Amino acid sequence: MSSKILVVDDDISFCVMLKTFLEKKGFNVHNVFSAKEAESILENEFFDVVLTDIRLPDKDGIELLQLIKTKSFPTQVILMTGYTEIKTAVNAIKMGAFDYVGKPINPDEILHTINQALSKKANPIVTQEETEITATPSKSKSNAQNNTFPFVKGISDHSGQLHDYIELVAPTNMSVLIIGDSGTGKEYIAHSIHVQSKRMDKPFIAVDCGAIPKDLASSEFFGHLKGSFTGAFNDKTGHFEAANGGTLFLDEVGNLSYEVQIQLLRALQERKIKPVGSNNEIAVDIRVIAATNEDLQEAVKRGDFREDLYHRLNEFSIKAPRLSERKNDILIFANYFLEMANHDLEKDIQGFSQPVTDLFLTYDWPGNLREMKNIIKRSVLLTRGDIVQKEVLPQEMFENLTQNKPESEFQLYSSKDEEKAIVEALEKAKFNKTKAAQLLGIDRKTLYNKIKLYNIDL
Ligand SMILES: Nc1ncnc2c1ncn2[C@@H]1O[C@H](COP(=O)(O)OP(=O)(O)OP(=O)(O)O)[C@@H](O)[C@H]1O
Repeated sequence: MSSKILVVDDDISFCVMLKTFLEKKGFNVHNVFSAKEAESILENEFFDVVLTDIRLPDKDGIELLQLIKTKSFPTQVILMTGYTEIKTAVNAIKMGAFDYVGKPINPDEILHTINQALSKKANPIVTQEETEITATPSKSKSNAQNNTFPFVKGISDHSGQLHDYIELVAPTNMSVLIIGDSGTGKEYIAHSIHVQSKRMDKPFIAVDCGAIPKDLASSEFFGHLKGSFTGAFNDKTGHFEAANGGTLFLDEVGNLSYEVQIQLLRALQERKIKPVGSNNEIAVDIRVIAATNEDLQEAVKRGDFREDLYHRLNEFSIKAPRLSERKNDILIFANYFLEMANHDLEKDIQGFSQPVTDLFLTYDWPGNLREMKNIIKRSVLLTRGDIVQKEVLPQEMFENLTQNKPESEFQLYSSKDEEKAIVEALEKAKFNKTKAAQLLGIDRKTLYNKIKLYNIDL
């Protein structure tokens, strides 16, 4: 029999999308839009997993979690949360939630978390001592999984400049345009700016402009009133209002239609929005960060992107470097993604063989950090021993080697440089290994192994 999932979220279109996706994967899904509805259905029906937003119109998801746990239902609870609610979500894990996933929701990620939840029996409320042990790995796993944090900084010159720019612009209210190829970490950069800004306690709302159908764009950005068009069954809060006080991240901004560009520009200039079907204007205070992987200046020249909007979005621009330009960061990221994959897949792979390391440094990484993350996860899954070997890497990697190896960083890179990076990080962290590991983007255990491997004197 298929497992039963209850989705609790007041965003109806999101619920419908998730239901369709999960039903295709063979689950039996029921949607409700408030905590009250959830409570009443839970009185009469059993669900294997409850997937609830932390913020609900009547109560919050935490109260729903408490109800489920105090009634000792063997139901697993997964929370859906915005970046600013991570602390609450971690506390929720201490109260017995299985895990949390960050918004915007990635369907594959949620599917993976649901499958993990189903494979484990639900816990009753855990005690404080147990919490210390169980909550920590879950937290870091979720952070890694959700692409929230930690943010790996890297040690290459490109990274140094990138982080100087982030630190410089973060405390201001300037709009930022992040330009970079797909998978270079543009959303990560945007989020990093947000958490270093005065708006950090307010929402960070990420919108994939390429995924918004033209007809629904006004309602998605500005919200709508119930009954304002066919299918508007309830009032909907738009992204501008949801991000009020915080940051609105417009990913793939070049994909917006010309009409929507006009509406956006108006909203940004006037700092007011009007939901579809409403006569009332709502004042909004948002900072905009936009990202693009196409040349927007070219799009302006072609007449596809409005010049006035371009200038409004581009008060400050940041270039997200390609992974192949950050040779000195490659192994730092590789180790970080290895840890993530170990957590995720409950494995304990120790590292990469020398040929794999060499290949990582010569490969062009056309899909950048995202490609590396996926390749490493797949390799960890396929690895039977302690070390990732060349045989588990995808064939394309051997066909797409960098043609012209840059002379600078890459040729210097060897295990000697890794040793140097470790020593530098240790010195910078005044030999505090936890801090040094954080600087390097690896965990303490990996750092200990490497200190042993290179025989570093402490
Ligand atoms: N600094 C970082 N530290 C750790 N992981 C990172 C970092 N930057 C990016 N990643 C990882 O790389 C993946 C791709 O990053 P992200 O989604 O931010 O890229 P993007 O440039 O916005 O991609 P797209 O152009 O496809 O929208 C993320 O899932 C994340 O796991």
